[in-house]
Amino acid sequence: MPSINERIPVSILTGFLGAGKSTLLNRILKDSAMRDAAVIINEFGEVGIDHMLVESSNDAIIELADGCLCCTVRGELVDTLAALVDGMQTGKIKQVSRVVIETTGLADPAPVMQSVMGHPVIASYFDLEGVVTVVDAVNGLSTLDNFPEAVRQVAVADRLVLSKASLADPESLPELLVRLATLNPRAPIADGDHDEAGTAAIFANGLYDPATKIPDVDRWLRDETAEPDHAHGHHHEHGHDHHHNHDAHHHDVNRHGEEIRSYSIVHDGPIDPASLEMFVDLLRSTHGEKLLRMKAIVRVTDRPEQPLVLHGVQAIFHPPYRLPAWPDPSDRRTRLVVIAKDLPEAYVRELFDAFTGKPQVDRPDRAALEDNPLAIPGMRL
Ligand SMILES: Nc1nc2c(ncn2[C@@H]2O[C@H](COP(=O)(O)OP(=O)(O)OP(=O)(O)O)[C@@H](O)[C@H]2O)c(=O)[nH]1
Repeated sequence: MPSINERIPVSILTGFLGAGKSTLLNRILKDSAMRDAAVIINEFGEVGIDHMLVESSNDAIIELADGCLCCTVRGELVDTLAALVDGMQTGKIKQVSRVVIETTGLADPAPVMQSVMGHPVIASYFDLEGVVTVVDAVNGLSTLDNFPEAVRQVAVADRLVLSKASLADPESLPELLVRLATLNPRAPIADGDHDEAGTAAIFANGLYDPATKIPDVDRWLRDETAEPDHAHGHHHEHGHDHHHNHDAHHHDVNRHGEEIRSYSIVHDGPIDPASLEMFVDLLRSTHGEKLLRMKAIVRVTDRPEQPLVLHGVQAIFHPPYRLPAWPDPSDRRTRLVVIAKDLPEAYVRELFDAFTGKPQVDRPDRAALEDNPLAIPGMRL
């Protein structure tokens, strides 16, 4: 029977919503040193989009959707790692050289790390080698001010990668760098625009050592050991039922504050690009500050076979791009995932329906919305 030759290094790739984790991972996966790596992607949102956007010839991409790795699907992570060991031992899976776990942008990395370091069986096969945290140079400072998850992600890192530096105001950069150095004096900061950031070497950080981090980090990790399941266990029932599993969603929300919600919209027919643009513009102009993340893969009327990919990260909307083809040709529906703070799902849904022409009784029509986007019942500012 084949056996596992040596302990497998595990790296955690984290960073706040939209910081650029998947973009960096896509670059790294092109490095031949990543050929035998297994990648575990976790996504916050009922409909998974990320796995469609990770371009890889690597078969070992495992998606843990519908729930956040640091809470609901944490048990699934342990199960996945255990299944990987089992597969290698029985010869069903070829020897994996390393594992990369991409967390959701809202993940608190401590419980994810604890799953690897604190589990007696998992820890005997895997070594936590490093935490790489992507920091968005444009939104970084305000994100650190507003989201404790982002602070923890930076504080636990072995290495920080600064993304989007070319988009950022150069005058704000020194302040961000000082902030990062205060939160994590030992982590080297790589410039994401440089080629070296996009290679497997970014994960070569030596064994994870909480002693090199600020004292809080050690405490966070110990907190996680003391109470491994938090108050909201039940991980195992949350499978891959993307559309109806609202229970998982509630657990996430508990951990991340009542006001942060993730919802998704799935739409069948092709969408007129001008309507799409208006929908996005209205959403952004009326509630941009509440929108933490929007990701969409859209079937548009012009070139419906080349889906349009949209990425909004807080107030910034990155230039949309086309994929050469649908990642899964059997499912060419538009999918939109929104993660927002204090923005009711009904508002976004109705705005979307108004622009995509889904007839609704007693709903504001598109013309009325263009005149007054706040005309949706229940949404007054
Ligand atoms: N200009 C520029 N854009 C970037 C860079 N990194 C990421 N982006 C863009 O930022 C958007 C979000 O990037 P993703 O890689 O999807 O971010 P993510 O952290 O994986 O997002 P979540 O999984 O939602 O948390 C995309 O439109 C990217 O093209 C960068 O270094 N420079």
